[in-house]
Amino acid sequence: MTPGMAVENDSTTVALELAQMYQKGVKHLCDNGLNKLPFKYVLPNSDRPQPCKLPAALQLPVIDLAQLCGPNRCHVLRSLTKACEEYGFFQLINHGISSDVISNMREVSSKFFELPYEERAKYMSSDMHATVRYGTSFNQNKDNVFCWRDFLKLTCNPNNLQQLLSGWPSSPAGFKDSASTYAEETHRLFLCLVEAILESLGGDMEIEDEKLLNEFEKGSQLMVMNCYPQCPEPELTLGMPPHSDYGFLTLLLQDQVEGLQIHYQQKWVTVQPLPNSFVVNIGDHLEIFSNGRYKSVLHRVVVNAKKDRISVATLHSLPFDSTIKPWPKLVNEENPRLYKDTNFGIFLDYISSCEPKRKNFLNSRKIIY
Ligand SMILES: O=C(O)CCC(=O)C(=O)O
Ligand SMILES: [Fe+2]
Repeated sequence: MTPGMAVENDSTTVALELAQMYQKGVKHLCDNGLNKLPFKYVLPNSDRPQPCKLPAALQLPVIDLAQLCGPNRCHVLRSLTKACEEYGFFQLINHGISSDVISNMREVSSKFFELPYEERAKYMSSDMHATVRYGTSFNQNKDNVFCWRDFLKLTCNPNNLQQLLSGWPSSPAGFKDSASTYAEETHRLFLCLVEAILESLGGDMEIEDEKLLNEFEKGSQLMVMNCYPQCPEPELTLGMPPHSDYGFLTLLLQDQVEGLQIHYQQKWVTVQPLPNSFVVNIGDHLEIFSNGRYKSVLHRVVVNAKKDRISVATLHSLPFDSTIKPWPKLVNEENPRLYKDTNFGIFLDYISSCEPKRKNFLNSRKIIY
């Protein structure tokens, strides 16, 4: 072997070892000590969060669920419509989920990410269909530059939650109990919200709409626990790249550490965490269902050098095999259908075949006249 070849072999081995290490996630990387951001996470200049002096902060519209379910429903429905049309995001207060359920969920999420790597790695899978999936970045099989984020995704469809539970992590103690209670409670909350959203779009509920609500009752639900450890050079990377969520609605529980930014009036603005609230956002399926009246909005996550951040998102939609299409009552001569039928299978095929970026899946479902 010539000396040149030896050097080449050495550098190939090093590159392979690094690639394997990055696959293990950012928590693992940080636990091994780090004071510089590895090149794998460095975004091109144009994709980095701008080094602004003070990020523009946004006070999202606040929807009070207790008021929505009371005599002020009409008034709150108008605010809800405005929030969905203008922002695609709102904060939900007085949501009725007890502080115990929420603090238990927060606790098991942070404890899960603190488990030794070997324990977390038991749930690693590159199969997009896996019902329990621990991983890193946005799509670690495809991303050229990695995001500063580890996640645990759990399918928690309400109609077979008990069966799904058997595959969930048994560590930390109480994980299954706390996470399944949280899944049930967020599902209940989603149903209240979806009923209000249907009302906001189509007026009085008819028999057909009751059927739709029944479909949502046995719909699909995915829980995503996100962990964004402190980052040595946060201005060079992102916790999550700009994306829209694919479901109907996402309910997001964030902690008091800022990080979520939404694309609002052509600018990235930070969502101020509001204690005891959920951030709710419109997903691609609702954009299709509403025939474009309510749009899914791009959002991303910035990271910071001082604090770890944990968030828990639940993505809710119709059952996995349902067809998502514009609501017939919203389509007429003046408002032609703007989206093709879609379903989860089409979405999974799409994300397995190309890098999901911004709203490109939704754009692929648009009808071009
Ligand atoms: O962590 C956050 O604030 C947002 C997470 C998110 O956008 C997602 O899980 O889809
Ligand atoms: Fe998201």
